[in-house]
Amino acid sequence: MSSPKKSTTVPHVVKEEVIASGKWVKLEKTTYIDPSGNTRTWETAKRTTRQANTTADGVGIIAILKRTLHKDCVVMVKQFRPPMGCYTLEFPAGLIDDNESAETAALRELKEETGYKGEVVGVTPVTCLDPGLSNCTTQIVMVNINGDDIENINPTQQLGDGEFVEVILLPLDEFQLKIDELLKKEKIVVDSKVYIYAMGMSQAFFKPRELPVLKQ
Ligand SMILES: Nc1nc(=O)[nH]c2c1ncn2[C@H]1C[C@H](O)[C@@H](COP(=O)(O)OP(=O)(O)O)O1
Repeated sequence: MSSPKKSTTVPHVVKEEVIASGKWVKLEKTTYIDPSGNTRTWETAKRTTRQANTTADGVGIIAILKRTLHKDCVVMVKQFRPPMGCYTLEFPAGLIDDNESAETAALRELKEETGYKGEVVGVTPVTCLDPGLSNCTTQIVMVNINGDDIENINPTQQLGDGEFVEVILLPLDEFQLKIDELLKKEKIVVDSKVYIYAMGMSQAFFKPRELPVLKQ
């Protein structure tokens, strides 16, 4: 097996030219120097809405609804997504406003899309979403919801014009199974962040006695 060519150059972008621009999205030609020192180009999609004073384009919210005598549930949203041409199953999410922190944006978007009032318990660093296509970034915010709180008994969404969001509660301890059942029943595409979280949860709930070596 041949060893990979040693890189001698720090790759970097040298030029960004706008090819086409709309209200929300633009297409750019990115000229960059690759690790071998060669000049190359890339087609890059960017949001036009990115603010100078925000950390990421948007937030995704992993919101856990905790209620007495109920299983903990993940608060999910189902909506028709025009770029996909179908319904999707996603975490609640939205763009961060100018001068807004990820935490504040998460609680605002959660309230708007689901009606629930939550409390932030964690936040990720800035993460990329589809780096081969776009510079879009998100921060995932972990939120707990006290479902026994009077404000969360009958949550009321605050949806804007053109927003149609269905809230779906899925039990955390059977998250992957419930998603799989939903996908079998309906023509719906699940967000990759959601499914990866579900697989992680399945591993976390994995019972040691299910190890083949321990089965009788
Ligand atoms: N790419 C987009 N095209 C549009 O025509 N409109 C768009 C795009 N991205 C966002 N929006 C609009 C739709 C909403 O009115 C606002 C805010 O969206 P937000 O709720 O923050 O984010 P999502 O839930 O991820 O749509 O922007």
